[in-house]
Amino acid sequence: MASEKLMPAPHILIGCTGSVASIKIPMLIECLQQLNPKPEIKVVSTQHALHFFRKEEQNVIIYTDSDEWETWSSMQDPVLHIELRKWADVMIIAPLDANTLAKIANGLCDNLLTCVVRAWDFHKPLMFAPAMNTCMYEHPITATQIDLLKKLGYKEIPCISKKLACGDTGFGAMAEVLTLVSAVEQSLSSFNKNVGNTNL
Ligand SMILES: CC(C)(CO)[C@@H](O)C(=O)NCCC(=O)N/C=C\S
Repeated sequence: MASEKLMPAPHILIGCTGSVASIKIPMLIECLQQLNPKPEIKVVSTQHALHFFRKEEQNVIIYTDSDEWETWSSMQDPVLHIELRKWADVMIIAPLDANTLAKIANGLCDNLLTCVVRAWDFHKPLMFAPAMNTCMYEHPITATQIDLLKKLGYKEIPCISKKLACGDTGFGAMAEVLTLVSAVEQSLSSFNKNVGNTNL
């Protein structure tokens, strides 16, 4: 449809953290790139998440903590986490590990990813997909912190029960990639509608 060609590319920011579920990042990027209109995708990775995929093999920009300091050296220089919160139309943190869940629930911002979240514009959707071992997931603090994030306005994409990285089977596995993609697609449908209206 002609109008679809005119639709601007939605900006999707993926946040990934130190859960083994970050092995799914390459697949998540690939599936999101199939959306129509084709989105622009950037990734913000914590240091620990980098253990689980090959940063140099991805065909999108993967920002890490060092990029924050490499892009700023004097006043007036762009501040990366502020640039990213302005650039994004939607953010999905997948996987959200137990450590970063706790940081966000307490307003900690000690790396690029948590600084973007700490500066987030709540007019834009922010979704999170927890992923951790069942023993961590069942700790009462997990539900407390997830509930707090939902009260703040972030959208949970709940864990599922399946075989975990350690061989156990149980809750704590990250939602399937296709579930993540449809959640992003849904959040963008209102975005596309809004943008479409201004084009009229
Ligand atoms: C890793 C993956 C994506 C494989 O399908 C799935 O098991 C998952 O999300 N696991 C949650 C994280 C985990 O396992 N934690 C570590 C110790 S058990």
